[in-house]
Amino acid sequence: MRLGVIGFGNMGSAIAKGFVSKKAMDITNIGVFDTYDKTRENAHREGFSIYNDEIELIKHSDAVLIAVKPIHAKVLFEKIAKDIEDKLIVSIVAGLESTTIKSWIGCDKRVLRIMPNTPAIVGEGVFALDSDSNARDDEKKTLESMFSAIGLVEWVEERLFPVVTGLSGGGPAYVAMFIEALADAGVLHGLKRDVAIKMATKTVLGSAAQILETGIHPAVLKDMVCSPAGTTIEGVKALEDYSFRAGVIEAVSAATLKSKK
Ligand SMILES: NC(=O)C1=CN([C@@H]2O[C@H](COP(=O)(O)OP(=O)(O)OC[C@H]3O[C@@H](n4cnc5c(N)ncnc54)[C@H](O)[C@@H]3O)[C@@H](O)[C@H]2O)C=CC1
Ligand SMILES: O=C(O)[C@@H]1CCC=N1
Repeated sequence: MRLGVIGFGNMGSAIAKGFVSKKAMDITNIGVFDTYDKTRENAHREGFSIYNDEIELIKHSDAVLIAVKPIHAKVLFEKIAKDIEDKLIVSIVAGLESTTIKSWIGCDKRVLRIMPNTPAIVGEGVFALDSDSNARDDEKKTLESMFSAIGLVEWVEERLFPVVTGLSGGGPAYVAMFIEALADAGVLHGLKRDVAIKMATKTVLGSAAQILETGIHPAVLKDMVCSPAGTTIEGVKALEDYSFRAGVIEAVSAATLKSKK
């Protein structure tokens, strides 16, 4: 599959670079168009095929990944509508439903929504693929295999895309804040900043790997760490006092609501 990427910012480039580094795609099969000259130049330097407009890129693609901000989507879709022909549209635009996209480009067009996240760039992404999509079976199979090479793929009904956006789409931001806060606490008590960040990051990575690889419930890991009358249960109580879990649930809910709007 030749993939055209429109919008080579944080997320579009993370996916494309992830595909290349995990050998899910040959770089020669990925075309890029971005309105920002510097971004196109950088992509060219990295070895991607650059196009100077959307239409040329679409002509040379089998599927087109739309990775612009929601505010730029309508103008873009209306501009490319007549040139899409039988190409598959893959949209990662948050909060933008397939029916809306089709109202701009034509209801006969094939659209597959995907909600990705930034760890795609290191092959550790999470991707919700729309199980209600009218993409062809062979296209669904190809995309599933490509995205599986750079992370976890789950087929999810489109009605659940808002919560996926709030949970895994935005999740890296919450996790990054948690890591930063752990590191700040380390610095507060005397650790060097770089050591504190490394230890905090590896603690998150290691805990996640332990849960994934052993299959234990997160609550079991928490209980394993909390010795009776020990140190960790004091920290857990402090987190409960500060409504840590309620705060996280509120965060995902707020992002989910915004995605619905
Ligand atoms: N950043 C993230 O973690 C995630 C982002 N998304 C979605 O991905 C999309 C892109 O987000 P980011 O990469 O963060 O934004 P970004 O601002 O980093 O990248 C967007 C890129 O699109 C370019 N652009 C704008 N209008 C264009 C047009 N008409 N034609 C070609 N290029 C154009 C910009 O120059 C920019 O390089 C958004 O719709 C967002 O909802 C989804 C999941 C996660
Ligand atoms: O904040 C946003 O709107 C996008 C969607 C998910 C992550 N970033």
